[in-house]
Formats: sequence, structure tokens, C-alpha cells
Amino acid sequence: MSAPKVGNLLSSKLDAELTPLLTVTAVSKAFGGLQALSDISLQVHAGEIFGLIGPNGAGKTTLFNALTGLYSIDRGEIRLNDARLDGRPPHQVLHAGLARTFQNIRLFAEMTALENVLVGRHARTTSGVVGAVLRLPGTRREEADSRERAAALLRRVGIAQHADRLAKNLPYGDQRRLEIARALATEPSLLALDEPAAGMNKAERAALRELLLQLQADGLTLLLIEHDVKLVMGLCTRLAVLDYGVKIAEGTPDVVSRDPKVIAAYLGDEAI
Ligand SMILES: Nc1ncnc2c1ncn2[C@@H]1O[C@H](COP(=O)(O)OP(=O)(O)OP(=O)(O)O)[C@@H](O)[C@H]1O
Repeated sequence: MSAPKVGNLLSSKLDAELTPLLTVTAVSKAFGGLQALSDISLQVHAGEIFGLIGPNGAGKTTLFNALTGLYSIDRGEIRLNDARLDGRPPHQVLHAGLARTFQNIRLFAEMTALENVLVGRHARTTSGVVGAVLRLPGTRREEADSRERAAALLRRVGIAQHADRLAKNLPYGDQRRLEIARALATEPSLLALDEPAAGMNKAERAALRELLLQLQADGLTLLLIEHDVKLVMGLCTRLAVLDYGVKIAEGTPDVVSRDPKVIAAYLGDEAI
């Protein structure tokens, strides 16, 4: 058998890198007379960190809400791998493999960090209420396994020391990390992060950057809304730019940051 040509190896590697994970096709959404999303199409490939940027009110969060089942869409189609997501409620979207965090942190304030992650874990456990009440051996094993996995996720995002503290008492940056751990507990194939660096100081941002790169290295695909242009340009493989609900550009950070439409609408003096 002859050895495969280098060119073939390269092209098969490229094909593998370009496996579409999330496919958004011609999605539109209006609120009354306001067209929040107009005919948005994009693909996020497996293994990439895809950024969504644009001015305030551009439609970024609306798109996240549409992807995760919080908003119904007026037109278009959303697919994760082969599964159709549009029209499904949030818990089904989560089960299909799309988890998210929120712009305004949404943790269970009066629960511990570990308990918050266990809530996320619940999406993937099988034992029902009866098993829990009767303390069936299978349920106990599953609970012990869930606690171990939750603890591992807290270690993973760097906040193991806070396991038993109430979520509301965690420093702000660590609350954001806890939200990520809770989302990871659902074992997503795509993690959507809505402004994960908002309110973080410089050191917290650097640590977040490292964490996101580690998650990518572990095979997770990330979709990121972020206003920190430096962070987003340094982290993302590709970006889409929204403005008034329209996608005005898409491409690598290099291409997008030089696009005159993007500079005019969003980057302005921050253009690099
Ligand atoms: N539930 C809603 N009802 C009515 N209008 C809404 C609703 N959600 C969003 N909008 C409007 O849709 C437009 C897009 O808002 P969206 O929050 O998606 O923008 P964004 O790009 O995420 O902005 P930001 O960067 O400020 O978070 C805005 O004009 C907003 O006021």
C-alpha cells in the first residue's frame, strides 16, 4: 500500500477542521417594528472559538437567545450537528449539546458553588425522584459520581477552594468561572459565552483567556460575545460582526479588523 500524499493528508486535516457544528441559516427575529435579526447565516466549525461582536443593541444577545430556545425565531433554521434546534425549548437545546452563560450572571445565589454545578450535572443524570427518595444503590452511585465530577469541574475552572461557599459570596470573576463550570457540567459540544470578561480586572481577564484556550484544546467549541476587542481578536479563530441586526462581516480577526464597514460601525479608534 502506498503512503498517502502529503497534500491528501493536509486536505483531510483541513476538512476535519471545517466540520460544521452549528449552522445558522437565514434567521430573522423582530420585536414589534424593530428588526433585531435580519437574515443571519453563519457556521461555527467544530473546535473553533467563534466570536460575535458589534455595537450595543446590534442583536448579539438576541441571537444567543434564539440559539438557546429563549426566543422563537420568525424565519430561518438553526442546527447543531444534524439536530434542528429552532422551535425547541431551552432544556431540549441544552440536552442537544448547546450550553450557555449569561451577560448578567445567573447563579443560584443561596446555593454553594458545588451545588450550582450539580444543578448543571442534573441535565445528564438519569435517576429520577423515586430513586432519590428511596436512596436506591444506583441513585447513590450516580450522586457520588456527580459530586466527584462537579468537584473536578470546579478544579478545572480554578475555583476548587470555593466548593462549599455560597455562590453569592464568591468574588465576581469567580462567579463567572462558576457559571462556566455549571454549563460544562451539562457536557455540551458547544459552549456559548455572553460577555464572559465583563466586569473582570486585567488579571481575571488573562486567567479567563487561558481557561478558554484550555477548553478549546480539550476539544470544546466556543461561541463568544465579547466587547473586549483585544481579548476577542487574540482568542477567536473567526468572528462575525453584527450591526443593527445585520451581519456586516465575517472572517479571521485579521480580515475583520481591517474591514472598513467594521471599523466604521464598531472598531473606530480601536482598529488594529
Ligand atoms: N425582549 C425584547 N423585546 C423588545 N426588544 C428587544 C428584546 N430583546 C432585545 N430587544 C432589542 O433588540 C435589539 C438588539 O438587542 P440585543 O440585546 O440583542 O443587542 P446586543 O448586541 O446584545 O447589545 P449589547 O452589546 O448592548 O448587549 C435592541 O434594539 C434591543 O432593544
